[in-house]
Amino acid sequence: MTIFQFPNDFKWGTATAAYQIEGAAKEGGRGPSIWDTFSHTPGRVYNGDNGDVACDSYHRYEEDIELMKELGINTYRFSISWPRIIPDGDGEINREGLDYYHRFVDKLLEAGIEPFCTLYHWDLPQALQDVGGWENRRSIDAFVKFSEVMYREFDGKIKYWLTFNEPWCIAFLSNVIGVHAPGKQDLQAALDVAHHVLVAHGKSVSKFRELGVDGKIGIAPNVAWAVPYSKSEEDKGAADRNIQVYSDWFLDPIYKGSYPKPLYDWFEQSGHVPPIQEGDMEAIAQPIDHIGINYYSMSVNKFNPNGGYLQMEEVDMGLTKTDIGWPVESRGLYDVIHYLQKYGNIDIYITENGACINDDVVNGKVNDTRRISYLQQHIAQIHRVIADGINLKGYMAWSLMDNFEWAEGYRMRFGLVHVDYRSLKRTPKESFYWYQNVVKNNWMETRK
Ligand SMILES: CCOCCOc1ccc(-c2cn(C[C@@H]3NC[C@@H](O)[C@H]3O)nn2)cc1
Repeated sequence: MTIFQFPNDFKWGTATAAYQIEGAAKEGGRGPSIWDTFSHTPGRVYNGDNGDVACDSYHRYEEDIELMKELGINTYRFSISWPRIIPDGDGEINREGLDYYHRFVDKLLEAGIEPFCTLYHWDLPQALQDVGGWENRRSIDAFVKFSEVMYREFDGKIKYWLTFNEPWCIAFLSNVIGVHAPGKQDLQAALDVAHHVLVAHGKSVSKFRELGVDGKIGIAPNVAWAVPYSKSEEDKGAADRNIQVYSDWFLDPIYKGSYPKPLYDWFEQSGHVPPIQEGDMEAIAQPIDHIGINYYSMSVNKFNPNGGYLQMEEVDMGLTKTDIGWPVESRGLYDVIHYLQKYGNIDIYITENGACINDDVVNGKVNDTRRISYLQQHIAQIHRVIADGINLKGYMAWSLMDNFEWAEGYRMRFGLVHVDYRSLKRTPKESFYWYQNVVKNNWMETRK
């Protein structure tokens, strides 16, 4: 048996996001977001699923917090629905929206659970999209205004902040691959969005510092780890581009004040460059306190001239896959965290890691042993990283409960808690009780 002991101050948590769990899409003064529009557009989301009700956490958050208390976690990562706070994006403030999050955060604090708040988890107010969304620099000031409202309102209650979740998804998944809102396939649009999100991040961090908020702030890139299919320069280049587009494209401007040259040159050769204006790179490069890392899987990459904007294809190496089709390979988590040490021994939180395992309730139980196996492998890698002296400060499993998995709708389940979407009944899965034990002990044991 092997025991993996974690530091005394290690943060154990779970993560969710507003549009994926809240529901109450037209309640409490909330305005529409791009995901309301996208999910109600035929063909965009599996089965025509949408976030109108989701897990109904807007009304059931006290029940959710009881589940968190039972799980024993000390940290909970959630996101703010911008259109609940400023329904048209940069106009009037909706007091009812702020009051909802005060009730929620107060309940978390009462339960002894640290709020870990993501300001932007993809639900841009539709009114801003109507005038270009993140392609329009107006969204930069709109985001800074929204974040300032939140900083002033929750200073003293929320001490851990993230500006943006998964900027690669916001920019490239949503504007080149096109499977997330607003669903464009335009590389220049993606570079514009990525740049404006970065400027908005930097200006919001400056506002956070200017207000003297009692807390720490960062950003949460989802990171890819990839290895080349062969030793050829072409395959190596493909793997490098895949890694860089998720992490370096965003972290180089923040930590180094410039875009990564290899990938910048790659995009430039096709006539596309970020729309940099005077002062932008300085605005982006504000010092931050931590980064959140979202890791799910890694890939083996081959050069393919017809392989999209990176001319890259992922090769199926026959590994075990989760039910969403992602290979289970935990060594990528270890490798990518070491890769990120080039930015210094920065404070890192695993703000998302989990498995899509679609087991259902049978005789009142969900025997999701494959999720337990996935979590065990990845938490073991976290222990290795800490043993290497890296400042890995916490782990938040994605997700507390099954929820709206974007274009996949409700068919893909990532939760430690099963949700019956007809009755909204929550059922802790076997993985919930396994994770509960890890959290309680602050160590994990494996059979061998
Ligand atoms: C036809 C090509 O199709 C490409 C699809 O490409 C992707 C890539 C990545 C994802 C993805 C989804 N998640 C989980 C979420 N992270 C944030 C949280 O909200 C979770 O729900 N992470 N990455 C989806 C789709």
